[in-house]
Amino acid sequence: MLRIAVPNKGALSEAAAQLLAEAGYRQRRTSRDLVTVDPDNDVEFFYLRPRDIAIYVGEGTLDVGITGRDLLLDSGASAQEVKGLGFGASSFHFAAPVGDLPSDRDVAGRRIATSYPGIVRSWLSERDLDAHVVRLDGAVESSVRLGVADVIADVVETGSTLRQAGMEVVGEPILRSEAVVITPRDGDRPDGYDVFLRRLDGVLVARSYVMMDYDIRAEQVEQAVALTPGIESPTVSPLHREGWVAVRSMVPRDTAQRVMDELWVLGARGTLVTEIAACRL
Ligand SMILES: Nc1ncnc2c1ncn2[C@@H]1O[C@H](COP(=O)(O)OP(=O)(O)OP(=O)(O)O)[C@@H](O)[C@H]1O
Ligand SMILES: O=P(O)(O)OC[C@H]1O[C@H](OP(=O)(O)OP(=O)(O)O)[C@H](O)[C@@H]1O
Ligand SMILES: [Mg+2]
Repeated sequence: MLRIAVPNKGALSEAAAQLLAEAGYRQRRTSRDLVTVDPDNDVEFFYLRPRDIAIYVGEGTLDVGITGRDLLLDSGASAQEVKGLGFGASSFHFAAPVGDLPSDRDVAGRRIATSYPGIVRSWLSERDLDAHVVRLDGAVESSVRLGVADVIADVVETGSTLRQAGMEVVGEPILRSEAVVITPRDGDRPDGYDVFLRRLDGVLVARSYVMMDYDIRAEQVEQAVALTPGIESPTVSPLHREGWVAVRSMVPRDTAQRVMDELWVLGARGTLVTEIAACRL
């Protein structure tokens, strides 16, 4: 049975459960359930703190996990990222009270508060810099005002927490993160692993593409399919109306409106866009 670690709370848990449900897996009934067995798919889900997931997977106790890239790197666990999942996006930054710190290298010699000491220490040692790292569990933005640190290194999503604290990011992002699938660094692929990844891929593709259908004069079809090349190749079928064809193709969701505008100019009519519920490519 494939053993999979899933975030039990926090920023990643809801989206992870949603992804797994869309991939056809049974999910826990209440947020207090620790384990869910899905016998139909021969999979067992363990609901764990996202910060701990890389540890379990790195030890090989669990076969696969969903966690944040930043949490994986911070843990130093012997686990590897195999796939980005496109949710839980954030960046990790140094920040200081507005106007306090000209550049990120000026963190040298200061007290840096963070919940991610592993990432901060690696950043410092890669640059041969030294600083005092103060590990805090959360609400890191308050640490400077309260006098335990001069600078922070923290997750920034919208930036509103920093603004509220009168702080600004300093330098380039230390790291860009999102939710990722992780596996042990060494070891064989367990039974069911390939199917699991294929199912997740199916959901991610279904989310990022739409299905587009339109009718166009046969003379224009080459120009039209250049706009909608699909993933393999578009389907072109004859229409009852003489000289016209119907085209069906997958189109990246975020380009769909622009593609429809361009197809209209080419003379396409009856363009319909529909959701893809699931797919295997
Ligand atoms: N606004 C956000 N705040 C915190 N983490 C976020 C945010 N957006 C995305 N993430 C990502 O979520 C993961 C952290 O999840 P985690 O559950 O540990 O934090 P949390 O949501 O702050 O929960 P808690 O503070 O209750 O521990 C990291 O990978 C982080 O990059
Ligand atoms: O850029 P923003 O959209 O404001 O989001 C980033 C903030 O959200 C998280 O805190 P969280 O709410 O998890 O509280 P915590 O610090 O207690 O973990 C994170 O640690 C930042 O403080
Ligand atoms: Mg938090």
